[in-house]
Amino acid sequence: MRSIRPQDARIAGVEPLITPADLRAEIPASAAAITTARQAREDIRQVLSGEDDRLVVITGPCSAHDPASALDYAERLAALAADVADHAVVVMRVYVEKPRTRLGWKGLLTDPHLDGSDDVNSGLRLTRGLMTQIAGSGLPVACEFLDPSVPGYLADVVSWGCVGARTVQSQTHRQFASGLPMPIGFKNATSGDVLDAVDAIVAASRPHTFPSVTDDGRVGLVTTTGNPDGHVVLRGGSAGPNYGPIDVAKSLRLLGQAGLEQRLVIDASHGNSNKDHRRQPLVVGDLAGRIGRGEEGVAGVMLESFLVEGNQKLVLGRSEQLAYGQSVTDACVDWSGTVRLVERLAEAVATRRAAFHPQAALVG
Ligand SMILES: O=C[C@H](O)[C@H](O)COP(=O)(O)O
Ligand SMILES: C=C(OP(=O)(O)O)C(=O)O
Repeated sequence: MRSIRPQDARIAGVEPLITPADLRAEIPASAAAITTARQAREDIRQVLSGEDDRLVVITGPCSAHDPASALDYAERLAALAADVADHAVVVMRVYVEKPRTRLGWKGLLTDPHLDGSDDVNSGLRLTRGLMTQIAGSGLPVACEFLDPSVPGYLADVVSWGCVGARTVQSQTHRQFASGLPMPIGFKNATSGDVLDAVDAIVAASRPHTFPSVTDDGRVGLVTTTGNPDGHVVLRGGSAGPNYGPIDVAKSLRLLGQAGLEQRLVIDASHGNSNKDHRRQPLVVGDLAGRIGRGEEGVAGVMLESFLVEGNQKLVLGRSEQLAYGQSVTDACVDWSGTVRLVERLAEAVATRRAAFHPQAALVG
């Protein structure tokens, strides 16, 4: 019998993984994709700093489980984004890594065949193909970065990144965020604690040195310069929603006390809608009214949206039974609802501009 090394007692197997450099060579980003990613990062930065009075709107499925429906959504969203471009910087959620509360399908990148086979090499190819195509069409891409070795495969085409509620306290995530080239939203913790996100922004804004995987798939000691574009994403939590004016003011105060820009993004889904997609329009309606009346501090809004409303249960290995364009993770608003919500947010910016910056409203 082959002897097992003591450190491998619970390792069932190790397979080769494509390197970031090889994946980029295999699926290169077009010049258009790189330009889209860069331009949108800059637009988002300017909205976050208040130099640009538009709203960032991050919308798309809870998880992109099927490239065809994600591309269908992207094509519709690109047209909507162009319609509202004077008032909103629209970015598509192309979420391929799903953090689970306990267990569940972990996203297209990990399990692209939706059958539990966890063919990560194919997942990376599918994901990069999808993201390069969407960014190449002119629509900026957003995603959550979950596994610390993944950003190297995708970061060149991503305009907005997120560290989620389940990892916001993680030093590992704060460290890699400090070296990413795009603005990073840090969600409040699932408990509702916003200080965790503020701590993460401060930590990620500084340089760090840490072991990591290099572009050619080796290990290396990476030193970052710090990411100055971290910001809070309020997503509600176990204590309830936190999109209301009192919670927002409290969070802005925390940011001010830490010497940070007092502007943030609000996620209309998750704990802010108690994971009930039918509540997202209520959240957006409330925010739009407040933005139109000149409430300060809200720089962006996130929606969970897909082609068909609600969600459906994924049975691993039975993906042929899935309805087209409906979420297999959290419930989403449907496409027509999405159009209404994005337009409502754009109108709120127009109302605010007309009331508080009438000269800009004439130009816009
Ligand atoms: O956004 C998606 C989910 O809320 C997150 O991945 C957690 O999902 P779960 O609680 O169903 O595991
Ligand atoms: C997992 C997500 O969010 P959160 O970290 O807020 O639960 C998400 O946005 O897909």
